[in-house]
Amino acid sequence: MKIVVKFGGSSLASAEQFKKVADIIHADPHRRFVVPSAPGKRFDGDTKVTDMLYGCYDLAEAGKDFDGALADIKARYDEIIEGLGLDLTLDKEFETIHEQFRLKAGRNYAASRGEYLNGIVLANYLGFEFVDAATVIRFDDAGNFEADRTDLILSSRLKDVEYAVVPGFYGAQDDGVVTTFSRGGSDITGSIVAKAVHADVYENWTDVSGFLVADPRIIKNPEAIEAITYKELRELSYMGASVLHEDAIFPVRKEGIPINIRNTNKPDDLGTWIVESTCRKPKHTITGIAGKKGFASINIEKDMMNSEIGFGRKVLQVFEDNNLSFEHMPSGVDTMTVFVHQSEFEHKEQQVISGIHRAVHPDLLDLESGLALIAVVGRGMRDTRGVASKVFNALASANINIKMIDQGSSELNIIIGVKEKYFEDAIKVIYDAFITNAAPAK
Ligand SMILES: Nc1ncnc2c1ncn2[C@@H]1O[C@H](COP(=O)(O)OP(=O)(O)O)[C@@H](O)[C@H]1O
Ligand SMILES: N[C@@H](CC(=O)OP(=O)(O)O)C(=O)O
Repeated sequence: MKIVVKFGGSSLASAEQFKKVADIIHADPHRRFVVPSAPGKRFDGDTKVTDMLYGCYDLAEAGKDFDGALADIKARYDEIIEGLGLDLTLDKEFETIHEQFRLKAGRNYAASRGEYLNGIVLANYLGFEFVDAATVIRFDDAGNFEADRTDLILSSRLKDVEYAVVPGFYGAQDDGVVTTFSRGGSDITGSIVAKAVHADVYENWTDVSGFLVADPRIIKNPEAIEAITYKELRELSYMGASVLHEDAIFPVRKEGIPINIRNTNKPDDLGTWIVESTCRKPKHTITGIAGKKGFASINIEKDMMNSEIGFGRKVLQVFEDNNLSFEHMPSGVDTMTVFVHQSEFEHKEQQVISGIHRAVHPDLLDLESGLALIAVVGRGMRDTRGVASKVFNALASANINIKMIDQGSSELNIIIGVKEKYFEDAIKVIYDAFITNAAPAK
């Protein structure tokens, strides 16, 4: 039995948190491979070490004095080392980092040091081997992750290792240039390590007792989900449920390794099981709700649009020509709407508008910004009638106007578009309709 454990920044923010982490690891000798993030926030309003590193490097890159900012980062680690009573100093590592910042080694290198240093401290504290992720996680020259090569290198490196710490979030190209995943990417490293060592379980330890039905910053004390499929989870994390990085599913999914989301502060809670498939009947019709703000829609109208063969393709070609991906595209007989990320679209909007005019000569074209998309996800929806009408009724009774509703053909999710100002309220009323006021299961 092999367990890979990833601890997020919130679990490693202070010496006190490190102690909880060590207790968890020592409680089960099968917890053999540990993937730490950089120290996160110790309290509301605190700054994650990764953000401190970005800020410090920006000063260095601008040719400004960064000594003070780097000293603040070192102080975070020294506080942890001292609190744990370790005979360890990071003086040498910080000298190297100072020199590399002066030489403008890059933002990725800068950000990666958070996990690198935390890995050294954690390995020392646990008495585990430290395996620098730069030696085992491979990126190509363009900065894309190389899954197959990494799997070969990592599995052979860890083959005869009993207990190891592999820092999350970064790796390197063949020439040694350090590269990172996107923010929250230590979750991906954990998944890659789990695949490479053929783990039985990938435990992802955080500061909540599992994947919750909705974002706890919007819903007070939401229920935790007992079991969720990879597919459902992918929909929810893509739509903003940030507890697990949206790409962390792929490596373990290939091997059918379950992920168990756990709470470092409440280690006895069972957390959430993320599995390929399950016979367990979901407790509610819906498994989870997630959403994101920051969308814009392009509404196109033209009489007889439906009979014009190639209309949709021509419209989408304009988005492709402008290197824009689209999020959703609901359509009616004479209308078609394309949802895009507002931040990507804004500076290209006029090219897109003129492109659509030239391509399909619409009767009317207008834009709407400041939209939010909400995903209501659940494998139980397929066998239940009236899910969409329940969503409609909940929103209508709260006077929330629905801009768009789109049900995927898998019947695994319903996407709803609303004005951003209704985002939080919309999630609350949907949560109440399906969870708080749910009829007891028969
Ligand atoms: N559906 C959800 N379930 C659980 N947590 C969620 C959900 N949506 C958003 N979150 C947020 O995700 C946070 C955990 O993710 P993250 O901050 O990346 O943790 P870590 O520091 O452990 O990596 C929670 O504290 C919570 O605020
Ligand atoms: N430290 C990196 C990577 C990471 O995964 O962190 P966390 O596990 O705290 O979300 C970040 O802040 O993005």
